[in-house]
Amino acid sequence: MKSATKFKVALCQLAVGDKKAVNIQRAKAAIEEAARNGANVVSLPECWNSPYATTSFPQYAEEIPSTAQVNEKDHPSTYMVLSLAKSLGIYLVGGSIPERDNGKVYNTCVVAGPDGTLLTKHRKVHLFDIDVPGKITFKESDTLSAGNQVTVFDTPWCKIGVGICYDIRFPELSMLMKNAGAKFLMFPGAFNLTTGPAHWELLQRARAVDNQLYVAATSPARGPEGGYQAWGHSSVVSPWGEVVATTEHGEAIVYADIDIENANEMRRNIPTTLQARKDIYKLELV
Ligand SMILES: NC(=O)CC(=O)C(=O)O
Repeated sequence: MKSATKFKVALCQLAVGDKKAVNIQRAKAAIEEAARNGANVVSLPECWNSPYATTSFPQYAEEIPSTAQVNEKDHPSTYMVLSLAKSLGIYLVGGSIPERDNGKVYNTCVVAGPDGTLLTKHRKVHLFDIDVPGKITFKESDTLSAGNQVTVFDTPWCKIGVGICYDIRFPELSMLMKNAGAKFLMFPGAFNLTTGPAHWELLQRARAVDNQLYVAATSPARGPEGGYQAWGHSSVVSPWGEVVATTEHGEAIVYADIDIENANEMRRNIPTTLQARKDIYKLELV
């Protein structure tokens, strides 16, 4: 562990196939490599145990019970995330997996602490329902239900907020995470070949600058022909809006040294939070 404001983050850009057990083993190997290379906080991509397809979500879904109830047979993905976080002593932002609960399926990120407890989970709040004619049509709501919570968790260095993919397009959610104290936002995500080149980096830089914090987004690697084609380009953006680490579309682990003092300095130097005109507008949680 580094100083009070400094730590290393690793984003695992994983190839994802149709065999869940293989996906779990591949994720495990990448997390182990990231920890060996000194990462304190490791992230997996959106939908790392299942193909990103509405028909696959119900098929690959697992329940995500509380820490004490998690077992390898019924909850293999969450079991791997919790047990590895513990054996490696890291914070693990477990990308997302399809979660089954009470007859519904959610797109859910499990966050594990270094003691192996499930610190929190984030259910994708904004479902990816879009239609760009001739380019991409996707309707998560065909098989998924939306979450309804803002998710922020504590680490020794700062509070970290979690959103999933399409959540990054809604500035209010990031602002609420910032208002809850976050200085780092992590978005497992899987943009595509239409929206990726246009918006992936732009949205990360926008959320970083307008909230004066670090942003990281972790994508799957580009998949085989025929399935959903992820944009890749997992990256970390500083509070100043600079891309401090990134990659192309193949399998990779992206590392960045984070210093939360950079967010503090940005907030002191350009004090937009203090200057916000709360007398004419305000953001509130309903
Ligand atoms: N896959 C998503 O949730 C979002 C996405 O690809 C986009 O917003 O573009």
